[in-house]
Amino acid sequence: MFVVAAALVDQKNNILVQQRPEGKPMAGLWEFPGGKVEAGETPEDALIRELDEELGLVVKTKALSPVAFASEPLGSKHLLLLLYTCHEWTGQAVNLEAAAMQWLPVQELKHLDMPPADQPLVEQLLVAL
Ligand SMILES: Nc1nc2c([nH]c(=O)n2[C@@H]2O[C@H](COP(=O)(O)OP(=O)(O)OP(=O)(O)O)[C@@H](O)[C@H]2O)c(=O)[nH]1
Repeated sequence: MFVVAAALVDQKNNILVQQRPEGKPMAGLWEFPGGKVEAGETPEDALIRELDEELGLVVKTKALSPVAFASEPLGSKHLLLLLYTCHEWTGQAVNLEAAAMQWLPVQELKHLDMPPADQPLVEQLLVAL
């Protein structure tokens, strides 16, 4: 399973995280916006689509920088999660799909309840930002 996600970094160096809604696997955990890459999409196209669907943001391909990946078993599947950073977008993030959304300094992400794949990604983000 190929999943792409973005660490959106604002001008105060805060990162956007979203809370998974009730009724979904891992409900209540905090994660980076993103989702599955669909057939025929490049990873960047998929991430641009997800950021529009989930937050109403318009992002250009050149604003996405690969920063880290995670490779983890997930139930009966295997998750390959590609994380990008993004400092530039058009529009203001509105929470359209998640249970909640917040902007946090990267150091605070370490204290959040996140899916297992995200914990090493946060460590890599700390080094990269
Ligand atoms: N967007 C996102 N997904 C993540 C992260 N970490 C992580 O393990 N995932 C997993 O990657 C998958 C993302 O796919 P998705 O967002 O399209 O899937 P979903 O379960 O929310 O909904 P769906 O299957 O009904 O579309 C989920 O299984 C999710 O739990 C993360 O930081 N961001």
